[in-house]
Amino acid sequence: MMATPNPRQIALDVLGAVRRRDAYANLLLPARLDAAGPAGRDAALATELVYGTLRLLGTYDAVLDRCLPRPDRLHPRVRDVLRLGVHQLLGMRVDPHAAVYESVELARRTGGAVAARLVNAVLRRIADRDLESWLAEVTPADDPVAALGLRYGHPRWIVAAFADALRGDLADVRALLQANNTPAPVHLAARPGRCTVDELLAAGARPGRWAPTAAILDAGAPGRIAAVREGRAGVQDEGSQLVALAAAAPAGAGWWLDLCAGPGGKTALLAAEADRRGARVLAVDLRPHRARLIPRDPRVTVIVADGRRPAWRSGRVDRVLVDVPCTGLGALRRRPELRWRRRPDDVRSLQRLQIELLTAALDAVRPGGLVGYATCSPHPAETIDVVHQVADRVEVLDAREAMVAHARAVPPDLGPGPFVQLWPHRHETDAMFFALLRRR
Ligand SMILES: C[S@@+](CC[C@H](N)C(=O)[O-])C[C@H]1O[C@@H](n2cnc3c(N)ncnc32)[C@H](O)[C@@H]1O
Repeated sequence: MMATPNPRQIALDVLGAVRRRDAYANLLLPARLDAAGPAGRDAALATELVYGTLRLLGTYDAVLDRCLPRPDRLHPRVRDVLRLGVHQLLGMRVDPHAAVYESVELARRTGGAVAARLVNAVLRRIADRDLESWLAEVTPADDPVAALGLRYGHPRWIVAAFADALRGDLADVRALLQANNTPAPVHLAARPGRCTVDELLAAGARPGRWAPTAAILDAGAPGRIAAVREGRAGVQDEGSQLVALAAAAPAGAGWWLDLCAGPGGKTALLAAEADRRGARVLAVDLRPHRARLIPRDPRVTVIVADGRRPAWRSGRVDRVLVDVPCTGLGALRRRPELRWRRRPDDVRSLQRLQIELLTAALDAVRPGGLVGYATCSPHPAETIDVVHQVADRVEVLDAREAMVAHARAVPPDLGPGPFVQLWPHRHETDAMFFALLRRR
């Protein structure tokens, strides 16, 4: 008889892969669960262990470092066992005896008797107090930004960037961090002319809130829906759908350029709008494997190219969408480990690339034509600071008008303009930023 897969062992393996080879938990865990076969409560336990531990990783490490004699000497795999144990003790309602016992057994299989003894001693010490008491111990005095980060499991520099974007309103930041820790349902986009939202509703989804193309799938794999399997609908956050639709409005016929197009979620919506207006789309991506994922469409020409070295004549296209590579800090709901993987240095190097790509987009568009600049990060260095770099070349339009023109319902609290910043805690979308610029 095959042994029943142990959810704690699966969680430990996934944490190890995330740490060692930068695996994405949201891709690896479902694959492991499918392959290993636990279902129901065991699958739910493995999922909570992985996502819950990854979200609060920095906080759990701070607690562990208080309890370890030599934190720097700890084997990384044993640290993972301890992190899972701390999450069961401080973040879940697992009986402390069971949490310690199961962790010690995991440690024994991972690192032998020495590891088991260490895990036993450390977790017993941690089990003596609750999360509030440990937070009080590890939180620096007079640093409300760090305190929010420790309570909701975000690095301090990221909380500071969110606070900047939210004008220093820490109650708002708290709501955002909580939303980032709330699992997001799968959002689907019905590709106009190929699928309707009604077809997705009939397959078990519910309507999206804002985009006329959106449906939300609360349970089950999207691949079980025929329209998704056939490429007539795609998995795409509703905020991304709003951005793609806003980038197409109001555009004329001629060529539209999608400068960072792979894997093509926005291209597919642009193509449908282009079809209505007799326009064509040139979809560009630097990476061949990303370009290959762009859905085939008679209106779309796909090329692999560096958007900064144009393969097209400058000043000719009617419209450009530049959905730049970014830190992804707007999608932390869907990628719990990303907050610990990103570094402040990433922001600086990505900002350089973002400015170059936005400049190339402006070179490509005809005078008077429009460029939509989008990022899935609300970090001001990747949003308004980038747009300010090209301020002398553009007239900044009110992006809220373009977004509202295509929305099924008008999203509230789009901010003072002229840019749009969507937020998980306000709109239940990823934190997409969108600016609409007219080349002078
Ligand atoms: C945020 S993703 C785009 C997502 C896409 N618009 C969608 O909706 O599916 C950014 C893309 O930019 C591409 N990229 C990075 N550097 C680039 C460059 N110099 N030129 C063109 N594409 C680039 C990446 O390969 C990545 O696919």
